[in-house]
Formats: sequence, C-alpha cells, structure tokens
Amino acid sequence: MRTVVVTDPPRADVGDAEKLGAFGTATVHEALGRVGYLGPDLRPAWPGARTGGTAVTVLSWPGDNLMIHVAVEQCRPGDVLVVATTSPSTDGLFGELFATALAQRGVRGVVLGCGVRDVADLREMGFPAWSRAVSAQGTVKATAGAVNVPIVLGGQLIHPGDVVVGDDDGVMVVPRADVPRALSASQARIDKEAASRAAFQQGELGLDRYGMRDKLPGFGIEYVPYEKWAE
Ligand SMILES: O=C([O-])CC(=O)C(=O)O
Ligand SMILES: [Mg+2]
Repeated sequence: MRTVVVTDPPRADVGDAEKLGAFGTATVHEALGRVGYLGPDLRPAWPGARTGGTAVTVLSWPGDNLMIHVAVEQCRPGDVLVVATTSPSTDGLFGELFATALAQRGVRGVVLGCGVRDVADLREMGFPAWSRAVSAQGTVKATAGAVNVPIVLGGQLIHPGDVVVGDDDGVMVVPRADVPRALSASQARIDKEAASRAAFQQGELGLDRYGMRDKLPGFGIEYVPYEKWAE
C-alpha cells in the first residue's frame, strides 16, 4: 500500500449530496438500479442518524487510528469521513473527540468499516455515524495508511468525492458522475411512491396497481379454496 494523502480531490456538489441524503438510502439505491448499497452490516450508531455528504476516504490499519487524525485535516464542510481498514477489525477507532473535531469542520458524519465508541455522546451531539460494530476497544496511532485513495467498503468501491448517503436503512455510495441521474431518478421514485401510497390508502392492491395479477399464472401460482386444500 502506498502511504499517501491526496489533497483537495474533486468532489460532488455538497448541496446535491444533501438532497440525496434527504431522499434516503433505499430511495437512491433503488433509483440508481439497486446498486451502491454497503450492506446490512453497517448500522447507524443511533436511531435516526441521517446524512448526505461527499466522501473523504481513509485506509487505516486495524486497531490504529493514526490516519483518521491525518484525515481530519483534509475534511471540508459537506464531507463525510469513510474509513476502511486493511484487514477486518471491530476495534473502536472513532468516538466523540473525533466527532467534535469533524463537526467543527462542517463534516456531516462518519462511516466506519470497523468499530465506533462513545455512542451516547454521538447521539447527544447529533453526529451521524455508521459502523460494523460498537466497541470500547481502544486503539494505537502507530501505522501509516492512506487518505483520499479509492477504497472498498461493504463490497462497494468508493472514490473520494463520491456522495455517501446514510440513514436507518444503512449506507450507500453514489459515484460522482452518477449524481445528476441519482437526483432525477430519486425524485421520480418519490413521486411514484406518493401516488402508490395514496392508492394503497384507498385500498387498491399492489397486485393490480403493478399489473402483476395477470402474470400470476405464469409463475405457476394457483388459488386453492381451503376446503379443497384440506381434503
Ligand atoms: O480517541 C480515540 O481513540 C477514539 C475516541 O474515543 C474518540 O475519538 O473520542
Ligand atoms: Mg473517546
């Protein structure tokens, strides 16, 4: 691994990132074609955490948060810090002191492929955080890694400057070039779901609304009255 800090990478518009954050993870993920999700293992540290920001990426050694200290200086308002480790680790690399420093810089949250700690403080501060684990396990500052290089987290490739969206459903990444399409497709999806919601409130069934009823025989599904089934 090259121990490098890439400074001032290009990034998506932070206003667009905020809009995608407001749409939420499931909506943007679906809108883009069901891609970009970091998976169900990355959980919010507190319920209700929500964000949309531009990625500052960190590659840290397990049990070592030196590179998070290095990365804080590279963070700009509107960013979200995204931390991967070079091998699996659940150690608590990040807590409220880091969150305090990041909030001061206008950073909108953190996503950790490892552990987080000081969760009660993060909740009280309203600092959004997602992680693979909650762990008090302390860490060292001993080994160099990288900042603002492409990383893989939750099976997704994340470039610095990509948009990261997080809420109670988890985290997803929107590649920078896909942001305009994500915005328009997410709005279209919101509008479509609003119409479906109104129809469901009136009692319409998804089977009819989505034109699935006529296709059921094609799935081989048959309807059997109970008396016949119980024979
Ligand atoms: O300091 C650390 O190692 C992590 C932590 O607990 C904090 O940021 O508050
Ligand atoms: Mg702490």
